[in-house]
Amino acid sequence: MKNDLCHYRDRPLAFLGRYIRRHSFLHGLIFVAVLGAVIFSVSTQYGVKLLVDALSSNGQNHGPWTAFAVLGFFIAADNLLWRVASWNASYAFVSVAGELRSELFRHLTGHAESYFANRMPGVLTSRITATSNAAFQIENMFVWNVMPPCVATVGAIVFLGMVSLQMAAALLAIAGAVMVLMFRIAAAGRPLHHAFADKAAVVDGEMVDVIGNITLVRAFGAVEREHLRFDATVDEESKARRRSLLYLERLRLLHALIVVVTALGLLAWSIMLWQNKQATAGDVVLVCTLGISVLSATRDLAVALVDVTQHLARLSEALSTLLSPHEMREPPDAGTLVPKGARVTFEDVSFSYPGGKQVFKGLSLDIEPGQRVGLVGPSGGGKSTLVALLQRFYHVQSGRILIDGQAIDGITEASLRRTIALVPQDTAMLNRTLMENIRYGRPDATDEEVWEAAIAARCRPFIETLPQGLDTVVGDRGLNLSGGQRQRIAIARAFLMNAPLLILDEATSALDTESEDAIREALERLMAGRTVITIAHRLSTLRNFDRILVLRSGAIEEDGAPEALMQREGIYHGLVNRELARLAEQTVFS
Ligand SMILES: Nc1ncnc2c1ncn2[C@@H]1O[C@H](COP(=O)(O)OP(=O)(O)OP(=O)(O)O)[C@@H](O)[C@H]1O
Repeated sequence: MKNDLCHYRDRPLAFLGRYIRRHSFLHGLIFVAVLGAVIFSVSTQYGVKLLVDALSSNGQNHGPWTAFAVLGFFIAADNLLWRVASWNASYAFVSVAGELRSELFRHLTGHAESYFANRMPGVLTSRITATSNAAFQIENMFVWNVMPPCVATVGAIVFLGMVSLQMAAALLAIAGAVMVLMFRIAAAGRPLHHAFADKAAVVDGEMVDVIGNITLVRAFGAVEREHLRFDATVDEESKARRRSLLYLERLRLLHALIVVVTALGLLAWSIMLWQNKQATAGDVVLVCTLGISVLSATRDLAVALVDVTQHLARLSEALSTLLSPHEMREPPDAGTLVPKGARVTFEDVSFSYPGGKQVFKGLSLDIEPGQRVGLVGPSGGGKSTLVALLQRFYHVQSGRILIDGQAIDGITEASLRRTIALVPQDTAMLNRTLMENIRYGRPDATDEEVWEAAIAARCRPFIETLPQGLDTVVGDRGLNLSGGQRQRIAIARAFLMNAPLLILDEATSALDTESEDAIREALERLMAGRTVITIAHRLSTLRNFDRILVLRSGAIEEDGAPEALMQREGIYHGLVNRELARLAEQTVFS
């Protein structure tokens, strides 16, 4: 199920068919009901002809009442069958749109970090919504707007054939020619509809980007600038939408002219037949009503086909972005990682970012179980990359990364994630309750276990001051909490996970002393008995560590215990002295 959606990347109709097949019975029922409804609807007009003929033969016999009964049956069947179709459509079409949306979301979340880094979240989410809406519209348009005129045209031509074969043949030829013409013109407008779909997605993306970064926007006094930029984006979208709509209007105008000329021609023809006694009054009524309904049907059909084309364009455009293959594929025979203390080994690892420069060349490293390792070094040295590779966010080009002797490339995603607990630099939180956020580390944890983890992470003091305690909703990205509180929640989450390997990306922002102390104490407890890799921004936190790795330009320049590195007077020594000097300066000024 995971990756097979990619096959549909360039096949929007097949993609839709995948979901329609899952509800084939309901779709079949809708199809039959619409078919029947349209046939009865066309027959209604034939019933009117019967009634007119019966009435114009002076009503001597039961003719009018027979025609009434027939007409009544047609009207009832027509109306009831439509309801059968639309009732079932409320189940079938809604299910298709919902399932499709869920599976696209599932596929989207399977992409690697790099995929998201290069795309705006708003654009992606609006594409999923657009795809689901397009699928819903295509189904609706096909059943309510494409199929009925097609069936009605065939039915009308059959009935017209009863009045005059030449007239039926002429109508068939005209209706066919109009359809082909309309469709060709409609299809030629596809790039315009594509362009509109693109621009609409950009508008959504811009909005999400600005709202998501509103603090930044305000801080730099850029609100007005963003308004102007947004106006320009909306203007682009409006122009694209107008071009798309006007194209459709030109098509409709052309069609209207054809309908007027043809309907009047047919009517005049049938009146001439009536004058020559070759047609009854009922026949003239039939030609008039059927002729106009067939020609209007071709307009509805042409417009519906244009709409379907437009929706298909939107669908295919969205699928081509959303259904790109996952960058990180789990091997089919992936084994389960069974951690035994969490020894981490890098064996001759070389890595470049996709399309980027090389970060590591032949990096080798062995971290013993239970060892606490601090990664330090200048910005861009490769600390975050090393940690990202260990979490398998990217594939290495050569060499291997192993946890407890098992290469991470050959293990399941789930077992890898269970082995590694992460306390990130920017504590990410979902806009849910504290309880749910902490439980994210282990969904099956009981409320008591969540509380224990919260207490261990020194969260109790502030949770007790919150009106709803652990049931407090944290706000968008946890913004209702302070930075220090968010970090402690992240520590609680890691506690609950109880993974043998811990990755800490130390926060750069300074916290007040009380928060700092609470976090340091919580981390001390969390680190006990685990292998720890920390990206350290403040070297003071590394005093109790077993080992420091100094990374510069992707190479390990220094490797040893903190005291040993201090004595060597190398890079680490320099960094510590610089930090001490900075701290001393701060003390003087404060
Ligand atoms: N997603 C990416 N795509 C391409 N290149 C990247 C990407 N992320 C990092 N790099 C590059 O890889 C190199 C190593 O970056 P990395 O983020 O690992 O360094 P770092 O030591 O963690 O730096 P910092 O302390 O500033 O976080 C840098 O030259 C950086 O520009």
